[in-house]
Amino acid sequence: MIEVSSLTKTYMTHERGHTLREIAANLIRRPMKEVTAVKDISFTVGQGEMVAFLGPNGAGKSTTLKMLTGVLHPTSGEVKALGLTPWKQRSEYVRRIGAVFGQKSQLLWDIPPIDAFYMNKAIYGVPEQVYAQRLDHLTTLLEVGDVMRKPTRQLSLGERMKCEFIMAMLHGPELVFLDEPTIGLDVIAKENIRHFIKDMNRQGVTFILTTHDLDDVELLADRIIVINHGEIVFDDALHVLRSRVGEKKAIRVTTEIPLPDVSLAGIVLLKRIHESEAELEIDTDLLPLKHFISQFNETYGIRDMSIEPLPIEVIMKELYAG
Ligand SMILES: Nc1ncnc2c1ncn2[C@@H]1O[C@H](COP(=O)(O)OP(=O)(O)OP(=O)(O)O)[C@@H](O)[C@H]1O
Repeated sequence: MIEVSSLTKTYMTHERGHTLREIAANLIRRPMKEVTAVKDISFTVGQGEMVAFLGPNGAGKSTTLKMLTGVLHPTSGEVKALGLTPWKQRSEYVRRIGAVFGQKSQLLWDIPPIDAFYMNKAIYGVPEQVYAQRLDHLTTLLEVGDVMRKPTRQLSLGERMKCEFIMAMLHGPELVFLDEPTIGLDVIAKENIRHFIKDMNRQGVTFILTTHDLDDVELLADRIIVINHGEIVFDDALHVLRSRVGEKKAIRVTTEIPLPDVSLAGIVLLKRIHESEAELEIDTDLLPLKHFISQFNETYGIRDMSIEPLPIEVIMKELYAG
């Protein structure tokens, strides 16, 4: 469905001086600087996949997505998506893709979403009967019967996001790009949206998801691609990433006497909750659990303890730190 080969994007920016002398010199001549946002990345995405495209701020995610959606021309490299080159065959391509940006609206502020949907129907040339069927299906799934008849500006964020999804899906896209689709939503609205995305994915729609919300990743994505400093540093399933960090566990422990700053091989303090309670990362290859428990119990007296797999946040932090 998507084939990306050796994709690179370099931006030219003006270098800004910091000292008075440099700022004065910049008035006459502004030297240019090259920023390589995406460096020679390659990957493929199959039909029906749900891929999370992750990375820290400034990693190159938006730049890649802009090239995949055809908004931006690459400096070099190739993209074939749905058999087309996005930035060359843009009008044919946009008919077959959809996009939802959590921070940008495709609806029109002063008119009800239902009118904006109708406008999209006309733009995309969706036949009346197909439109009616799709609208009925989507509005039932997302439960927006009355909501879509109110002006968009009167909708809550959760209601508006549901309508954004309908807007993006009405023309029946095969490939959908999601950028922070659950940002700012409450837990129930997040659950509704995630449920909807899963449902559409089961019906064969391919999704590329960019998000900083790692719950979205855990609950939605089959595969994650991590980009850092413009390069792909991981491309596989989340459980593979988990297994790569070895036999690490997150342990929350409450002790009978205050815990000092623990410095034992195989233990990292993740979070101190109060003087007798902390979250620790234990590398059980270095410190087997039974040794940790007996040592801790003897020294501090364990009052309560829970053992969990390492949270995805910690794994991602380690990956981002290289
Ligand atoms: N139009 C531009 N001109 C110059 N540099 C740019 C431009 N757009 C992005 N960059 C730079 O390219 C790099 C990658 O930016 P990009 O927006 O792709 O990152 P990102 O992974 O989407 O980050 P975030 O999570 O913060 O949105 C950054 O160093 C950024 O400053």
